[in-house]
Amino acid sequence: MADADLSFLALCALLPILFLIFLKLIVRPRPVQIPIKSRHVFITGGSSGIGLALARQAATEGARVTILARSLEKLEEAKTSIRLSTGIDVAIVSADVCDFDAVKAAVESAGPIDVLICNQGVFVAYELENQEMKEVRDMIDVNLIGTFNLVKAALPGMKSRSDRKPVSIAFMSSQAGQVGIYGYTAYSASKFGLRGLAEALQHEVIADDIHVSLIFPPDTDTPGFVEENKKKPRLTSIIAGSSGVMQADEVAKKALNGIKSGSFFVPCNFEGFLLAIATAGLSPQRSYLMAFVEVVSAGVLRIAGLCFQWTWYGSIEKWHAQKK
Ligand SMILES: NC(=O)C1=CN([C@@H]2O[C@H](COP(=O)(O)OP(=O)(O)OC[C@H]3O[C@@H](n4cnc5c(N)ncnc54)[C@H](OP(=O)(O)O)[C@@H]3O)[C@@H](O)[C@H]2O)C=CC1
Ligand SMILES: CCCCCCCCCCCCCCCC(=O)[C@@H](N)CO
Repeated sequence: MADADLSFLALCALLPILFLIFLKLIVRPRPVQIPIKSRHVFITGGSSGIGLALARQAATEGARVTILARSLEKLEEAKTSIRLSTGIDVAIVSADVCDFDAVKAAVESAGPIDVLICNQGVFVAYELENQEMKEVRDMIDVNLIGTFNLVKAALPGMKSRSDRKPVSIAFMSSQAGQVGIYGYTAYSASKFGLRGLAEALQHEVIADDIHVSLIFPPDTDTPGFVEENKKKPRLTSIIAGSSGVMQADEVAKKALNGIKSGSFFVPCNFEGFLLAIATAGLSPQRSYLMAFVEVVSAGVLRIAGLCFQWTWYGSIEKWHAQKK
């Protein structure tokens, strides 16, 4: 009897170990490290908020940094603020990401890129019924089409680079790019679009040692967020509040670490970690440990997701009841 118990215990211990070994053998793409020291990091939307924090962080870590945005004045201000806080000079380039020719010229003037961070973004939260089609188009154009323009412009140079070290293309999504949220129809659509782009692009560029990352911040205290809050529907704030508010510097740190470790999904807080597992789907996964966590917690996290929807629909129902 004792022998049977022992062999049962041994089997219980062996199965997860065998499963981990199996995952280690099959996870793709293979693990990678992407150094940024002395390499060229090109950050769009780098004159404000998360982009500015990323530029400062990358410069501090020894990268050569270029930031792109439209307003030259804001770019100059960002450059000065980075110089004052770090003593390092970043390069600036003005272009609208919606204009392919301007983006191509900007990318060419900046020189070969090792890490492209497509971070520019616009967001105006409204119920679709109250949102102008111009705002809808703007979010799709800047957040999604603008990102296509950047990748199309930068890819040839990244593929033909002379040093054969691994390079990265990173996209700034949002937790609203993992789950649709009240007030974010257009914004969520633009950010969900980035996921399709990222997954398909990773298939296409893996042979060139180019690694794609998708970053998913929660609400983050930035000039854009302050502007958004002036007219955001109350329900949007309540639902997004499930994940709290982060500082731009914290998001930048998580984002850069995710990029350097070649992670495909880069969550920024604990709720983001849960969301990444709950929405893993068929996304690429380099880490066998994360793959293991995804498999064993899938059922429980589906239940957690259903509970979140239950509370969100509760808030929506309450809101409508009060309005009547
Ligand atoms: N703040 C938040 O709560 C969250 C933000 N995000 C995402 O993070 C990214 C950065 O957000 P955040 O730092 O808050 O934004 P900010 O509004 O603070 O900064 C936006 C940056 O993008 C630039 N930009 C905007 N439109 C264009 C354009 N057409 N061409 C080139 N550059 C442009 C702006 O410069 P200029 O206007 O001069 O062009 C600015 O540098 C966005 O993609 C956003 O969706 C994700 C989750 C949460
Ligand atoms: C299964 C486990 C679930 C875990 C919790 C889920 C919490 C979801 C909260 C979503 C928050 C969305 C914020 C969008 C921020 C943003 O992008 C805007 N500020 C515009 O920039």
